[in-house]
Amino acid sequence: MATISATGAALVWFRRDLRLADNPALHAAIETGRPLILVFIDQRDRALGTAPGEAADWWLHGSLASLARDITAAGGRLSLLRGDPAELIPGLAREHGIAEVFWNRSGEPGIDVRDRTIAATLQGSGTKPHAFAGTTLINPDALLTGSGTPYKVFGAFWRAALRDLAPRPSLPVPQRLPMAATLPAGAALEDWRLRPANPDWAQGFHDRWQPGEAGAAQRLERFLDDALDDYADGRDRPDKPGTSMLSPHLGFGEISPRQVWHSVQARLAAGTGFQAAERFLAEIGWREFAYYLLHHFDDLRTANFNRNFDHFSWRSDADGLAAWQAGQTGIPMVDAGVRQLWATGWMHNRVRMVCASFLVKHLRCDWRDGMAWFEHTLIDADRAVNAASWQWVAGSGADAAPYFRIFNPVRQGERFDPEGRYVQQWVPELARLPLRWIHQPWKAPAITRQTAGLKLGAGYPFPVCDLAAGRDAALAAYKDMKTVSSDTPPD
Ligand SMILES: Cc1cc2nc3c(=O)[nH]c(=O)nc-3n(C[C@H](O)[C@H](O)[C@H](O)COP(=O)(O)OP(=O)(O)OC[C@H]3O[C@@H](n4cnc5c(N)ncnc54)[C@H](O)[C@@H]3O)c2cc1C
Repeated sequence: MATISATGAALVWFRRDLRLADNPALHAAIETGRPLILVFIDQRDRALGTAPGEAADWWLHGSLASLARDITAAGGRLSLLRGDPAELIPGLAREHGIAEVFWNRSGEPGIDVRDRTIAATLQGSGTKPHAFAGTTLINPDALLTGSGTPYKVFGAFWRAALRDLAPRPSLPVPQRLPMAATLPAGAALEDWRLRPANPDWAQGFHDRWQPGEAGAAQRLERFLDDALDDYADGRDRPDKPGTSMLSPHLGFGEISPRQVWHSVQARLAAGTGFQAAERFLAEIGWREFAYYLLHHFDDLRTANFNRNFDHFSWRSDADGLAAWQAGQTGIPMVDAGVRQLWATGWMHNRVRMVCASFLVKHLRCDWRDGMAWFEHTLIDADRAVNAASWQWVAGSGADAAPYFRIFNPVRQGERFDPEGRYVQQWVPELARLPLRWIHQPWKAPAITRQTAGLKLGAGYPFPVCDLAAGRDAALAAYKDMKTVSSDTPPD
């Protein structure tokens, strides 16, 4: 391990920025010329919501293992600590004579407030804190409408953002990490038991994912080579590998949105289809918009963005929610999506919309229940994007899909899984049904079901709700909400 002898170490606090390349905090710490202390703190704070779900924990293990390897290869060492950063960071500063502390901001209001308190404590005891932007491309406080208020509509937000968006070049990977002579002891990653054992329900994750910076870079290159040109259409086909699958890598900060931005620009300069690239960058824009919304409306995760929805009559349907969570609703596209989630920790965006819409509209379960379940099961669970997306589908969000536009999961299946391959893969009970019935097996003639070896109610469930009746009930509830909310005087 390389060490240098200057007094006063620089501490780099890794968080959801588990990368060496384009890491502003790490870069600035190295620039000081001070010996380094590199730590990751597992905080598990349920009040702040920083305890990841079990699928995200699986990813965290791989991501930390990869980062630790890369750090070791550059002559350094990553110390793994567990506890409250508000106590640990000032404690480390005292014990190790730390002169400066560096981190990248999370982009989450609650965490940023906590971090400002830590910064004040450090400053009070003579240690300099430095926080950098690294999670998003856009500074949310610098992008406001002409009247100085936050944007609430994505199109206007993204157009305004693109006018001035000129991300600096990505920062290089440091070649050497000169470490302080004494480092915090830290835990062994295996002792944290972040991966499941007995049973290892994450077996399906191993073949599909490579957490870490190298895996992120490979995923991006593969997408740019194989799928970007066709992204505008391919992105809607869950039966094909048409999207980047970068979400967990971006979520854990193994790649920065700036690196993605510059890689796409390089392809554009080399003549790759402009429309496809523009479409793809707009999805990165939706991620930015989610962080922007959470920054300006810090109750986005708990309260309806559109307060009229405070009067909506959500149903308490424990059985419906349980069937949805188990992939046993009897609606093939919904069940395929949830089972893909169980098996791989990820679900295709089109299917996320179909599944979420079914839960909040046909079953009329509260979007917060769906959001919580996704947070528990997704490897890419992202507190800003998940909340903004659920509110978008529910109709209660900023620039949301209108509530009265209710996805019909059968039509969605026929349109976006036209050969039935996605359903066949994840709902094997239906694999032998003719294509005509695969998205609505309950309508297949009894003889057809029998020939396909399908016994509804035994092998695969009857639908938990009648789609037409569920739709009508949702529209009626929406109408009631509008009546009530226009009757209710503002607070
Ligand atoms: C109900 C619901 C919940 C969701 N929860 C999450 C979540 O917890 N974490 C998460 O990362 N994404 C979430 N999404 C957004 C989206 O489904 C995923 O980002 C996308 O499926 C990831 O696949 P990809 O990387 O192949 O996407 P690509 O199509 O390749 O897009 C590239 C990147 O853009 C961003 N992105 C893409 N679509 C969206 C979107 N609609 N909103 C915001 N950012 C987007 C992601 O960072 C993604 O990795 C949710 C969507 C819905 C409808």
